[in-house]
Amino acid sequence: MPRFAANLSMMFNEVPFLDRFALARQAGFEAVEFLFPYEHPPESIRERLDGCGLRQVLFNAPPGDWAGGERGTASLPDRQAEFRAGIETALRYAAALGCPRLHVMGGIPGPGQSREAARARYVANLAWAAERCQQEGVLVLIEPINRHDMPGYILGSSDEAAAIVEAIGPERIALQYDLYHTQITEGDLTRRAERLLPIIGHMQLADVPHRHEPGTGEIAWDYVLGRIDAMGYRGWIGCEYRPAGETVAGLGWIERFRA
Ligand SMILES: O=C(O)C(=O)[C@@H](O)CO
Ligand SMILES: [Mg+2]
Repeated sequence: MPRFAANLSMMFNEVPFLDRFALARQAGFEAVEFLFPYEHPPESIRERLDGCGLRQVLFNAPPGDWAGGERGTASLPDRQAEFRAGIETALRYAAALGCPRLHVMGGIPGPGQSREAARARYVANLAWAAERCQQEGVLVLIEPINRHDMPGYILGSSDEAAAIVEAIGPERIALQYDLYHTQITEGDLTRRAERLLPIIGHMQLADVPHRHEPGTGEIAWDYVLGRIDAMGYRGWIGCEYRPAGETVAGLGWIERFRA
């Protein structure tokens, strides 16, 4: 059955970030992911992972000015030096945390910017990052994000993502298949997953439309997770949802899917 990782940016928000690791372990998770670790020294995070016997399976590269609305810098003009420095910072964290995957966000080009030029920059920056990360044993991931949550985000569909993976090389860059975004944007969740399986490096889930836990929305999870298992996906599925209530109280859904 699928292997689930707790997303500590969204789950266990009842306690401060560094205290979420222990709660995730107590709730039965063996692995965690989160968006950005950069407010904490890597050693402090490593200590929490080791202290509870958890694995770190994913985090994000620095996204630019997140509070100011930026969602990555890879497609933005005049940001290459910052982008590359961010990848180096992320690699230091990846080494310290023993994390083999890095989600690199592409950004939201401004209204006056050419989409073609932004896309060319995005692909060139990703190619550099993928090669640099491969040298350190880290796989770069890209994720199409739905237009309601992130209007104007550079990567909107799984076919666009597949073309980029193909162009850069599936040995160094892969698709982060987030069932929540995919359901909103494209649907056809299981056939699409089966077709894209060779280039999927990580999955994430949340129900639609409210991004809460499975069972709170429109996705038929028994069918979808059963098919994902049957088609041979053996990677992690990050629980990237905002619990509808208290995190542990909302974890009942997971029991029937745990191996
Ligand atoms: O929002 C998501 O979905 C993610 O996976 C994040 O890494 C980016 O916002
Ligand atoms: Mg996601």
